[in-house]
Amino acid sequence: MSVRKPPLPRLLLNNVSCMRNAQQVLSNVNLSLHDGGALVLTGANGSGKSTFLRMLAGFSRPSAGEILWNGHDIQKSTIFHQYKLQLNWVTLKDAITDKFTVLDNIQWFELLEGKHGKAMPALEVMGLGKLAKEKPKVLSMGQRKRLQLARMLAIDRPIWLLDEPSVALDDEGVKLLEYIIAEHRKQGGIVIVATHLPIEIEDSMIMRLPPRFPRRMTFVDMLDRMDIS
Ligand SMILES: Nc1ncnc2c1ncn2[C@@H]1O[C@H](COP(=O)(O)OP(=O)(O)OP(=O)(O)O)[C@@H](O)[C@H]1O
Repeated sequence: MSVRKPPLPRLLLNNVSCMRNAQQVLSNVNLSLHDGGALVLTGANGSGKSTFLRMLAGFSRPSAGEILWNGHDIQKSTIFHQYKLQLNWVTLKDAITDKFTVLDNIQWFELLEGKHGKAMPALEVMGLGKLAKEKPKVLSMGQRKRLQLARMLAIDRPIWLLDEPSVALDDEGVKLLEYIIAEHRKQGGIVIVATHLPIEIEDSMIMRLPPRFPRRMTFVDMLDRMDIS
């Protein structure tokens, strides 16, 4: 009888730690995510939620441990180039330009990706269809957030890293966000959300990061950083 190996997790964090500003922010995180999986990161201000997402996006390197995508370390440059094309990162900085129309703000990114045709349907889903030809300066904060989410839908990458995605959204907007997350997961997508606001994501893992209290760096910390043993 042949025994089938369980599939590799799409994303695996092995004992990952991360420093920021010379201080330990994340310690020994172990986590695995398969296709269709979801993780919700919660915790007080400054506990490290954004740092966690930055690390997954490759903007901060783990100070210890490894992040594996399909079993490969994302720090290797050949892997990182492929891995970053899997990511869609939504942050509080919306990267929306007022020079373009609402529609062009999505189509420009579609063009960069060599994709087309999903911008208008994505705007419709997010309730912005009637504003497609307007300039973003007429949008409210919540509508700008909807535009960001519409762009994420149109670009259509498998791993979503969402930093406070429901900020500025009204109740209907939050429901839409929950809906697009659920649909994305049905297609096998992975969603990681950092938030301090309530969000309903079925069968998601929840990781509550402990509060952090910044302190001055000591001489021992400096030696630690220099890895002198
Ligand atoms: N730009 C930065 N440069 C250096 N250190 C930073 C920077 N941003 C945050 N930090 C440090 O990293 C720690 C974790 O911050 P992070 O932004 O990851 O927390 P967070 O949980 O996302 O907070 P919030 O809920 O306020 O968004 C902070 O306590 C701070 O000390």
